[in-house]
Amino acid sequence: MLSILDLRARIEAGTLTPAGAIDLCRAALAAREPELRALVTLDDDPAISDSGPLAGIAVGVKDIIDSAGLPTQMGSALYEGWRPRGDSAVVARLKGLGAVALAKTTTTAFASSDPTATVNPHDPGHSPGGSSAGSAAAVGAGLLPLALGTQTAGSVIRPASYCGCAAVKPSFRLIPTVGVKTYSWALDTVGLFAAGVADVAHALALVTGRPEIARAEPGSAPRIGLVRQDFAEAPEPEAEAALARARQAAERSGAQVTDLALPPELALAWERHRIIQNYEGRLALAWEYDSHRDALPPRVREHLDAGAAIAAAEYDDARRHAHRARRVLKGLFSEYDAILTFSAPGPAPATLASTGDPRFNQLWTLMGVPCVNVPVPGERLPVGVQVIGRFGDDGRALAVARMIEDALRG
Ligand SMILES: NC(=O)CC(=O)O
Repeated sequence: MLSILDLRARIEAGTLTPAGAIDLCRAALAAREPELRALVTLDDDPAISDSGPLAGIAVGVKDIIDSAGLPTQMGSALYEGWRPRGDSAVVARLKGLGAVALAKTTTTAFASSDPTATVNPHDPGHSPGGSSAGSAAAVGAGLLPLALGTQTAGSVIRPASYCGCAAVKPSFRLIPTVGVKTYSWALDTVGLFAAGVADVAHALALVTGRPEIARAEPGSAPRIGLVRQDFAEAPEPEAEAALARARQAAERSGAQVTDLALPPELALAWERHRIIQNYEGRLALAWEYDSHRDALPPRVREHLDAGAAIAAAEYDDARRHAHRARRVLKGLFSEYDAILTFSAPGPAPATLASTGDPRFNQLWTLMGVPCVNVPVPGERLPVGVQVIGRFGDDGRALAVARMIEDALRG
C-alpha cells in the first residue's frame, strides 16, 4: 500500500517530487480502478503544491464531503452533477497542508447501507463494506495513501477491516463535519483511512493541529480490556481468531490484557443506536424524503420510514440512555487505558448486495470515543481488530493500536 510516511520521506529526501507522488497514484488508479470501481470522479488537473507537510499526498474524498471543483453526488441520482462552490472544512484543511483532493470516492446513498458498485480489493466477489466503500477499497488496494470517510454506525472501521487498511474514527467532532452531508448530527464522524496506523496517526495529528496525537506512547504496560460485546450476535471464527492473535501480540508487547464484560448500561445504549440514527436521518434528509422518497434506494428508504415512525419521546429516551452509558464508560477508562474488540463480525461478506453489519461498531460511534482499525495479517481475506480509547485520548488509542500492529507484523 502507498504509505503517507514513506512518500513524505522520499519527498523530503529529494528522491520524489510532489507531482511525482501524485503521478504514482494516477498510475496505480489507471491500472486497477476499472475493476475496483472505487471512484466517482477524478480531478484531471488538480493544483499540486510543493510546500506543506502533506505536499504530494493524494486524498480520496468520500462523495458526501465537499471538495471545490468536483461534484458531490451523495451516491444518489438526486444529486447527479451537483457542485458545491467551496471546500468542506476538512478538505480545506488538507489543501492548506499541501495535500491534493485527487478524487471523490464512492459512498452508499447518503452514507446509509445500499451497496455501491465498488468491489473488495482482495476478492471482487466480496463486499468492500460501507458506507465509505471507495475510500477503504482505494487505500486497501494501494491506490491512494489517504482517504476520508464518515461513520454514523460502522462506516469507517468496518470497511477498513474488510479492505485490510488502517483507519481511525476519531473522538466525536474532533474533525469538523462542516460541508459534509448530514445523516445524524449526534453520530456522524469524519474518519481517515491510510496504509498503516502510524500513517493514520500522522494524518490525524496534522489535520487536527494536535502534534501530540502522533507523539503519544502506549505506556510500558498498558491496561487493555478485551471486550466481546456478548449482547451482540457472536462473531465468525475468523474474527475470533484475529482478536486472539491481537491479544497475544499485545501481551508480547507488555500489555496487561483482561477480559472485560461491559456493564448493562452499554448494552442498553447499543440497542438504541438505531433509534437515534434513523430519527435524525428522517429529519436531516427531510427534503429528499418528503419530495423524492420514491427516488431513494430501498435500504435508505426503509431506514427513513423507520425514522418517521419514531416518536420524539422514544428518541429522547434513547439519548438519555446514551448519556448514562457515556458516564459509565468514562468510569471504565479509569481502570483501562484502551479496549480491544472486533472491528467487524468477520471477513468481507461474499456478496456485493450487502455492506455488512455494524453491530461491533455502533456502540462506540454512539459513545463518541476514538476507534482504530488494526489490520491483522492473514492468508485469507483481511479481518481487523478495533482499539478504542477514552473520549479525547485519540493519541493513546492510536499508540496502543500501533503497538499491536507492530507486534503483529513482527
Ligand atoms: N454510515 C454508517 O456508518 C452506516 C454503516 O455502518 O453501514
